[in-house]
Amino acid sequence: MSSRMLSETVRRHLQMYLVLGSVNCLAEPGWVVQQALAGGATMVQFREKGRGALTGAPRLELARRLQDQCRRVGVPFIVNDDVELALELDADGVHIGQDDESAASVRERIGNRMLGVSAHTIEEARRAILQGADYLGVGPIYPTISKDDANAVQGPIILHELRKAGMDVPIVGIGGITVDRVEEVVRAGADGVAVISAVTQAEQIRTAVEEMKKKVVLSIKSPGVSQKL
Ligand SMILES: Cc1ncc(COP(=O)(O)OP(=O)(O)O)c(N)n1
Ligand SMILES: Cc1nc(C(=O)O)sc1CCOP(=O)(O)O
Ligand SMILES: [Mg+2]
Repeated sequence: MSSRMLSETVRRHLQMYLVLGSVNCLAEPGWVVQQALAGGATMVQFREKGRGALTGAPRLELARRLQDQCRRVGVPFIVNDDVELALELDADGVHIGQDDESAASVRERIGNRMLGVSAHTIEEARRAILQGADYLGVGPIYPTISKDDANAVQGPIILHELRKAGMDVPIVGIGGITVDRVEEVVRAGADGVAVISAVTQAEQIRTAVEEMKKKVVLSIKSPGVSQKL
């Protein structure tokens, strides 16, 4: 992507955001991504971390392969944490957290590529926006099995609080989100859902993505309390 994207475009990319690495997958990651794309995933994040994660050449090879799959269908490919890798791949963006390089520094390094920043409080959210975040990842909304060092569970109320504080930035909820929880997350103020296990561990990946995305779209059309304020 060559120019800074409009937030409405970013919002659409956040609707059904798949986050994954090889350690999360029951099946071969390329197959998981292929099925998720077929089901309508709107963005993919390469997050190759945790016990047993690939390193070096195999990690780079997997990233290239998944990126290529996304490119073929015009779905943005985001790299988690690793700005070097994102630049080497010419990825569409980078996602960083509060313990990673600062958002301001990453923004300088990645130019107009998409920048996602994790935020857990209104203060973190404000700072991230000032430093150039295109979207916020907010969580964990529910208990998660996919991140050992996750913060305390926040509940959907954090999304409502961010909106109530006047934040109109694109926001994706993350952490323990399943198909049954999508509506609650979007109605609380998220533009979409970011998921690992609900997709990577699903028996029918394509169907799982289709169902979650459908719920996001329906919930956006019938907004909850936050959007009416
Ligand atoms: C969309 C999205 N939101 C939040 C995160 C978490 O980022 P971070 O806090 O840096 O933790 P790690 O993922 O790096 O372990 C994310 N990756 N994606
Ligand atoms: C990568 C990540 N970040 C989180 C945060 O709270 O910032 S929770 C999380 C893991 C999300 O995986 P699952 O959908 O399996 O719960
Ligand atoms: Mg990180």
